[in-house]
Amino acid sequence: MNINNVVLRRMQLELKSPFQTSFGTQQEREFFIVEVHGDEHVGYGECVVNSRPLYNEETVKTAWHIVEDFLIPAIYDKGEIKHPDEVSEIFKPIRRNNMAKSSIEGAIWDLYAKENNIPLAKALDGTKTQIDVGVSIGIQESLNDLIDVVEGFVQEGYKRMKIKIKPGKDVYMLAGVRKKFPNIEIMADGNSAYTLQDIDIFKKLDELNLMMIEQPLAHDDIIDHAKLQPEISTPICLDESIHSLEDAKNAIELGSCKIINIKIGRVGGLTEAKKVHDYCAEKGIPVWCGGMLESGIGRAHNIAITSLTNFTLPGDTAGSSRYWHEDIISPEVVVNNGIITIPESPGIGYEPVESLMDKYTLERKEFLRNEVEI
Ligand SMILES: O=C(O)CCC(=O)C1=CC=C[C@@H](O)[C@@H]1C(=O)O
Ligand SMILES: [Mg+2]
Repeated sequence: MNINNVVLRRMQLELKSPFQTSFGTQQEREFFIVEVHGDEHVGYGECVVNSRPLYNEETVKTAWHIVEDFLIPAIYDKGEIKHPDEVSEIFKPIRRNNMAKSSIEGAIWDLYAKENNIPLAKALDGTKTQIDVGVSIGIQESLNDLIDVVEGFVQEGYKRMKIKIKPGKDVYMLAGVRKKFPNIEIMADGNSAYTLQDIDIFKKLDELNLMMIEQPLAHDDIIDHAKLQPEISTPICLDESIHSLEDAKNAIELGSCKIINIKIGRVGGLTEAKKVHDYCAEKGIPVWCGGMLESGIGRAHNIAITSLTNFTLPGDTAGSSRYWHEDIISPEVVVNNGIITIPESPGIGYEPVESLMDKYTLERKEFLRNEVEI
């Protein structure tokens, strides 16, 4: 692959409705897109980072800085890249900054798949043709509001409801939803808002037949999760704690979780995500693909990785219309009865629409190969 130019676009989309988690409420989604221009094709990646360092330590500004000042020069310095698996090796000397790394690595995977005229899912060795889809529901003001939102998504056919919780908005809300919908798949996401002192809350949640409880304890913890897991029969799923294959190995070894949420950006890219997937498959740990309120471009990468066999649980890859009045890709991501059909066209399989990309771009910068200092 010859990479001749890299273009960064800082963009902002407005969510249809505010998204509330234990760390705040979001109405706008600021992010950036990376385009890598080859000889004939353009590969697209999304930096799924947030404006504020609340989910992880990166922000749109820090990630842009890392991509501009370190990652693009490192790619140009390498010369020709034959396979996208090389990218994580090139980035290895640079510590963490996983969402920054993942944005450019994802674009290179897309370019690779396009140059080889195969879907990204196939380039990743994915074999599924359809994937099951769940939806992530932010914290609602009241139980009635939550029941209404869940009802809407049940009607749309989503395969599982992930409900965000925080202290004061947990057992009562989930018990109410369970009572109203005795037979649907429900899970909770604590986004690190609890400690082991909250064991009584977990014991009560344990009675609600939940698929799993996601990241109940600290964002950087695997020790306390390992203490909590034997106390409840509901599987714990780790999200924030897993940044690499190494983290996944340690958590599984310690018994900190029975399920892992793989977010491509959080683990630093598709190559590492595949490694985490493969290791979990070997150990009998099911995985699913988490979302970061992506635009269609990031969503397309999530859909592609979910085609791998051990993504056995529905992911957060909801349809474009769940988030946006208009997405930036064509066609938009459509969910039918809780199922997305993996696209068969080369690369990510959804075409970014130039006019919509321009409409939502706040800042655009080009980095031509022969103009970047390496
Ligand atoms: O993209 C989606 O639909 C998933 C949204 C979601 O649950 C999350 C998005 C961003 C940060 C977190 O709050 C979070 C999560 O923890 O999985
Ligand atoms: Mg989560």
